[in-house]
Amino acid sequence: MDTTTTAAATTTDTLVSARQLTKSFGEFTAVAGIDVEVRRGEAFGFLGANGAGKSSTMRMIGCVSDRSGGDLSVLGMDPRIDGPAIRARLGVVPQEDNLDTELTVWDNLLIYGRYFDLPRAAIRERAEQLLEFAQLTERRDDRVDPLSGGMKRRLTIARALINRPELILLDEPTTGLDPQARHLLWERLYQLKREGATLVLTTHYLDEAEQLCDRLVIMERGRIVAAGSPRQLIEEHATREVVELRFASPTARDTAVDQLTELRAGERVEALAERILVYTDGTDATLHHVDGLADPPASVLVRRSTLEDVYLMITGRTLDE
Ligand SMILES: Nc1ncnc2c1ncn2[C@@H]1O[C@H](COP(=O)(O)OP(=O)(O)OP(=O)(O)O)[C@@H](O)[C@H]1O
Repeated sequence: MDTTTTAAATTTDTLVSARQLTKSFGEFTAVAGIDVEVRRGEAFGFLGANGAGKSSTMRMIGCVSDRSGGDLSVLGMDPRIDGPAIRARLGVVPQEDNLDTELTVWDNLLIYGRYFDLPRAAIRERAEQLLEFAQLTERRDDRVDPLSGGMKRRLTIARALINRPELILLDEPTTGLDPQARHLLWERLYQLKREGATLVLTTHYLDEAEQLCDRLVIMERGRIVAAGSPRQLIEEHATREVVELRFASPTARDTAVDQLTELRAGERVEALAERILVYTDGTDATLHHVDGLADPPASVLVRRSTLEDVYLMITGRTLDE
């Protein structure tokens, strides 16, 4: 099924362009002059902790919040001047589902379609397709209220596609869902990608960013602190592999941190609450040092670096801290 046919082509392949984009609330600067460019057909992510400024940025791109400074162009237009025209071509999935829970699944789709001034027959045809896309055909006549969190989320996404948007904005699409529901939702987002949709999403899940995003920026306190594809970020900021060690006691862990640092057992030794990470480009040599520890670890795991490591390297924190 084609869920993403565009309503109208824009003249450029840059769908979002921000230069020194800023958002202030009184004295407080939530977005502190960021530069981003989203290209047609890619999945672009804003990754960061709560309060990093991701939603504020999304709201400016979605034309529901005016910028305080800088330049912003969405679908080749300025949100300040052409907000309604841009919004008509966007699909917006807000952080909180805002479905009409008293209505049925089907009516939620139909009523939303009417906001876009689409002919009724076209809305019905589109709604049928989207029910299937959201795997909710069998729940079509059920009220939304008792649906699971994952189903509500899929319906919110389906609804956002009713106008065949050129650009889909998803603010934390899987927050609060259980692992199975998250995976099902990722499947739906992959499908949109395969069909050529342009996605902009925010997330504080590193695995989500790594799985879904072609390119992403890491935000910290309103600024972009790193940008690139997941692979580029890992190559640039982390080592090839990581040796993860767990210890029976905090004392054993602390002693090991000192010893491994002293021995230069890797490029970097990072002590977390319940594990040690040794970043290394020479795993064999690192493991040799681990073997020589006075108090051996309870477990040793060698793995490839991930975005979690990049985040830790850059910010000095894990995202769940
Ligand atoms: N309307 C507002 N008035 C005042 N401060 C705000 C407002 N909206 C957001 N902020 C502040 O701006 C900062 C960035 O918020 P924002 O929602 O953009 O972050 P976020 O990265 O999306 O985090 P979250 O995942 O919590 O939404 C936060 O410190 C927040 O308290």
